[in-house]
Amino acid sequence: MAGIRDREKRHFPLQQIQDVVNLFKDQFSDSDEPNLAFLSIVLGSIEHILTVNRAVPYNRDASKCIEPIFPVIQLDTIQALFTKFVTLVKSSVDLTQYPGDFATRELVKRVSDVIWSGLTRAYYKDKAHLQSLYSFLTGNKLDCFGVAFGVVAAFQVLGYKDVHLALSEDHAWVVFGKDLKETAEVTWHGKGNEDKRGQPITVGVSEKNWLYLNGQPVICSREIEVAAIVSAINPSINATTDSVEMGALQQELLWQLYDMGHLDKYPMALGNLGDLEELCPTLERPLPVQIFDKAIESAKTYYNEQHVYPYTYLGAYHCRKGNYREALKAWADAASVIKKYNYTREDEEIYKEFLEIANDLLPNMMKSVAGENASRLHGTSLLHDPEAYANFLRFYDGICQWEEDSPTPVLHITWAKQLVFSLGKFDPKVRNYIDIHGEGEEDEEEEEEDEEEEEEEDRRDLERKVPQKEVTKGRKRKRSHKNSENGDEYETKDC
Ligand SMILES: CC1(C)CN=C(N2CCN(c3ncnc4sc(CCF)cc34)CC2)S1
Repeated sequence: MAGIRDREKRHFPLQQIQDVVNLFKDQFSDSDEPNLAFLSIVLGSIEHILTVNRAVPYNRDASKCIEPIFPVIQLDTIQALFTKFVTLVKSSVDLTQYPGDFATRELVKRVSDVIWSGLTRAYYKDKAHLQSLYSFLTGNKLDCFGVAFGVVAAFQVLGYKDVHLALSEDHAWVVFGKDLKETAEVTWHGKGNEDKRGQPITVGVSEKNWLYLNGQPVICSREIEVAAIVSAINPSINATTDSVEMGALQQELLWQLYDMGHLDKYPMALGNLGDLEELCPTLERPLPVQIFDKAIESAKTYYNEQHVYPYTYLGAYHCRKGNYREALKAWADAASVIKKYNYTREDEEIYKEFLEIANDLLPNMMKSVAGENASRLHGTSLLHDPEAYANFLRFYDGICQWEEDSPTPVLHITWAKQLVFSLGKFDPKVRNYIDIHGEGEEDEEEEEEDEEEEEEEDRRDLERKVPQKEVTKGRKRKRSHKNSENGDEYETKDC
């Protein structure tokens, strides 16, 4: 791994967004890999000045905060931090003990331990701005994504080309070895879960498991790893204010990566770009809906329709715009993905997503539509629209199917109450216009015969194996159990 060369140095000092955009463009300009640690430190230092330590005078009337001009980033600041990272990594790993071009599981665990031991004992891991190596090197703090990224950046420093980031919609790990066949946990996930660092992610773990996207995570190249740190930029200054400069930089860098094709296999980065374009449209660029549709197409093309977020990005957008039919369709499509999974205790993030849609966004949407007299009188309201009603039912059917066979229940009384509230808003006549059949459904009689035959066959099969034993009918649902893991009591950001 080369250090910082003239190719990087000539862009300094960085004084404006375009300088950073040019620096990133240069990183992809020749056969060398982009320097992950260097880029993460640059983005983290800019983010720190524009969001965390805004040494900018507020005028008396705080509502008109003076947006700082872009901070000047000096080369020696970046160089010192990069050297610190390289020294930490190279001094902690004796590579003579790990011959061969490919990483081994022992070495992956060792490098994960090096990053892990560089973290302060206990800190609020859910905080913003803990995703970059700038945070790691100046504050010894990283969120769970940051730890996984740090491991990959460390392996690049050690000269390995096979260790790459794997990203699901709420977790991160690494792939390595010949043909990237091996996987390993390198960070923690969620709150109060024992970390599984060093363990492989087997089919048994990832099958029908949303946290691992049923074996369809984003497997990053070096370019997609750069897209991940750009997507992880957090422009927020506080709960209500974003840095305009930081948001603009993120948007510019995402378009640059988009133009180079490095977002084609990264639906969440496309979703992030769509949200930024809604806030601040770029002339002659695709509209947010077109970008969200590209994210959906990407998930269909590369990830076998196992990703949920492309649809929830689109649904949230349409809901904000008051396009309620389109929001309902997107949410029904999201539920048609989640229904393929079994809900488990580490899936809180996606549970919260569907909870908000079903128990907050949908009821409020129905309320506001019910209040629209004009469309109701003309029968053009969504409440008379069979397509909308069909999507409404498909949404809830997906959630019910998600709960089926799951070890942890999804639904509770609030879900039922909100369902009744929303369902009751539809005009009763709308039921006459929809045909409720699942795909490839047999007619009732045929289906019952098949079921009886299957049950008879199961009984005969079981009696052959275990004579005279009572066969329990149907499925017993185990109540959820939250094994109270010991381990650090700390806030963690899900990842
Ligand atoms: C539709 C939404 C609720 C809006 N924002 C969403 N996200 C914001 C950005 N997110 C992301 N954006 C880019 N890359 C990644 S990798 C990852 C798992 C931890 F490493 C999360 C994530 C997570 C999802 S989903």
